[in-house]
Amino acid sequence: MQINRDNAEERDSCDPLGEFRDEFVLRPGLIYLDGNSLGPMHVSVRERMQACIEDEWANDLIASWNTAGWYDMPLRLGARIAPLIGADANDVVVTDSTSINLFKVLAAAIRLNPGRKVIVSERSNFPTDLYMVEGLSAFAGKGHELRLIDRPEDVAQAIDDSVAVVMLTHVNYRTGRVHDMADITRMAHEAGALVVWDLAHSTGALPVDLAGADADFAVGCTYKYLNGGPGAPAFVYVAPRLQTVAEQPLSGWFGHSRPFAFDPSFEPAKTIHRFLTGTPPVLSMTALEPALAIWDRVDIAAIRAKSVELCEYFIALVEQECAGFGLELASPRDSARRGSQVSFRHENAYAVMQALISRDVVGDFRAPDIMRFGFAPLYIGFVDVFDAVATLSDILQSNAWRDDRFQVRSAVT
Ligand SMILES: Cc1ncc(COP(=O)(O)O)c(C=O)c1O
Ligand SMILES: Nc1c(O)cccc1C(=O)C[C@H](N)C(=O)O
Repeated sequence: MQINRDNAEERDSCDPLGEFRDEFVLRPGLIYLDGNSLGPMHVSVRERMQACIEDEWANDLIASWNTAGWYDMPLRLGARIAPLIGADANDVVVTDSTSINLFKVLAAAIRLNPGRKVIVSERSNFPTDLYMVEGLSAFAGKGHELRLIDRPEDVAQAIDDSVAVVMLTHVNYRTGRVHDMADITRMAHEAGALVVWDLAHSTGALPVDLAGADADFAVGCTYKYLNGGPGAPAFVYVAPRLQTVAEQPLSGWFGHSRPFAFDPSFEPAKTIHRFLTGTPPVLSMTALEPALAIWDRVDIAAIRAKSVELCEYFIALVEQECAGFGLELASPRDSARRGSQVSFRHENAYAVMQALISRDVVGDFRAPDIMRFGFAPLYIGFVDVFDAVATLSDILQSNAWRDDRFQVRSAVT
């Protein structure tokens, strides 16, 4: 491949997604390769938040639940996410955090499969997913156990007739490796198990087809590729065939069939609403809504096509420009098996990443030795990739990362 900056400029100039970059607040000079952890702010958020605070909250107060559409937000925002994950508008709600939604769907799934005690997952899954299973199993007190696979390709052999639930993260948070959703869901169903997909690193990064795969449950974040803001609420999907039978234990009044009947006993809604719990975080949802609106104008297939190109370009450049400095590709080389991130292992990954961040190339570090770079096609271009690798190469060649200030560990890495 011909690798030079002119070539990168040319690719940016004919990028069909190039127009979206100016819709995000990114200070000049910053190369932000961490949108897989926290996406940047959409330009319309400030004004929208201001209007919500001044008009809807300060002025209209309680009336805004009806007049400003606050009450409908969980379903309205869910409907915006639905096309990105292959779901119908009525099958997704925005609510709570991913961890809490996992608890709800896992609890519902084990109740639907009462004779079975095994929950299959991956040791390298994002820890909160495994912790939620541990917490739920201890709370349920029925002897549920986690069966963890060590290699992603071992899912099939872990599924047998003792398995109640297969819970996997579609795109691995460390390596970016993608599971075959349709294939695994089919295998699990054939064995009588239910499937929970965590779409934290998939939604807005690559096309997902939950209905096509006949998935049972899914959860995901909105603060990563959906750019909803820090702590933005998560989403939950429940297959329509399960919405009247799946019972989740966090039976708050927003999940009631008639919340404003103030009935003393709980009667779950017969719709996706039963996966709601309490009052939605209106301010966070207000910031999320304009960030979701952008997806009306974006084709997820175009996002995927550019994401693959950006990642391939990054890998090729790093391997050419940084050879001999101990970097090892930790992500699948095959683009079909990789999400929208590229991870490299390095003995001094933390310090090298800190040095990069100090030069405005922002990725992140995942212990013990992973440097993680996310490529969000809405606002990252080919010149960004070129410049990021030039900076990385300079840091490695000059040993700049050895500076004492890059060795100090912060709480969030
Ligand atoms: C796969 C995965 N699941 C869940 C989470 C987080 O869940 P929560 O928003 O509840 O902290 C993350 C990232 O933080 C993640 O990468
Ligand atoms: N959710 C996060 C947070 O509250 C602080 C810092 C980072 C995060 C993340 O999203 C981490 C992310 N899920 C990961 O893949 O590592």
